[in-house]
Amino acid sequence: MTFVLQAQALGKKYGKRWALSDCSIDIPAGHVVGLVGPNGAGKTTLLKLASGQLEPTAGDISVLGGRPGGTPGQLARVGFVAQDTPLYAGLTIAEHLRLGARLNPRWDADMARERIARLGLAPSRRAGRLSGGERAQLALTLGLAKRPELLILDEPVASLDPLARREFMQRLVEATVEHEFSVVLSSHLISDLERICDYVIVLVDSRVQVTGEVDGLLATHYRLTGPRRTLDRLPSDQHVVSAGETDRQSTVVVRGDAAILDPAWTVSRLSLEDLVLAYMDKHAAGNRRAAVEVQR
Ligand SMILES: Nc1ncnc2c1ncn2[C@@H]1O[C@H](COP(=O)(O)OP(=O)(O)OP(=O)(O)O)[C@@H](O)[C@H]1O
Repeated sequence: MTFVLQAQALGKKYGKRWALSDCSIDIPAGHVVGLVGPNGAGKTTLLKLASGQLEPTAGDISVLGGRPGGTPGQLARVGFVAQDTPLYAGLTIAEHLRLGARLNPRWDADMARERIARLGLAPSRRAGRLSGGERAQLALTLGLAKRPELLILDEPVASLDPLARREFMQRLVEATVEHEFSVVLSSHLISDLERICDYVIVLVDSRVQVTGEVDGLLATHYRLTGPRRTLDRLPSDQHVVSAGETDRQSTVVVRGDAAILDPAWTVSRLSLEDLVLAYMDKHAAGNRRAAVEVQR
């Protein structure tokens, strides 16, 4: 199997603080991977390690089988679009495309030109005068025209309105289908990721909480609701992800392969958003500890 990203006990420290700890992941090629987590979770740090802009403090990372940014050849295989869509405000779109052609050995000039035309952007317009959505599309075009095997996008839609976000995501998916490359993109907007990602990494407090193919994760996570204090009746092969209680009712998100046969529980499926929130919710983490106590 070809992996686009492999990390083993990867960690990054800024000063005394770990921004990313003990991160071990194996991401197969051919996926659109959503990297999701709250502010400060370590998403940008992981993406910068993957693009060779940062060196690990601990552990190992390899991208497309090589050291990130290790050689010019390796750099050419990975596209990176940073969080703040870095463009040169004084340069026109056409000048950005010329610069891209000069800097990237696999540059696809036709694709870049066609994409800009399809977006209805005049090549003579300066980047500094474009709207947030147009800037994001130009930055995406530069990333795509590099013809990378892996495209890394750090919060590419953060500044866009819902329509522009949808259009951006649609065009990204179209490009992955047309040119067959892998994508890792971070976002806070789970509903956007839900539409296009088939693989997810949930990062909270500098640690990977869960990772895997979306279909597989949704097939093994359930929400259970039942009368209060029934947590001790969960089968031991169910891992409690989060648990909450009201006066009358307990709600638990569990991970497990075995069917829940206990009629005290009503079992329902989760959306990706439910699943991610269950792992992200700090209160849930507190409750999880409490729930584990109850089970002992
Ligand atoms: N250059 C730096 N120097 C010191 N601390 C940093 C630096 N960059 C990031 N950090 C810290 O590392 C942690 C992880 O930051 P990172 O930017 O990776 O998180 P993030 O998940 O991308 O956050 P956001 O969603 O807000 O962009 C945060 O606590 C942040 O303050």
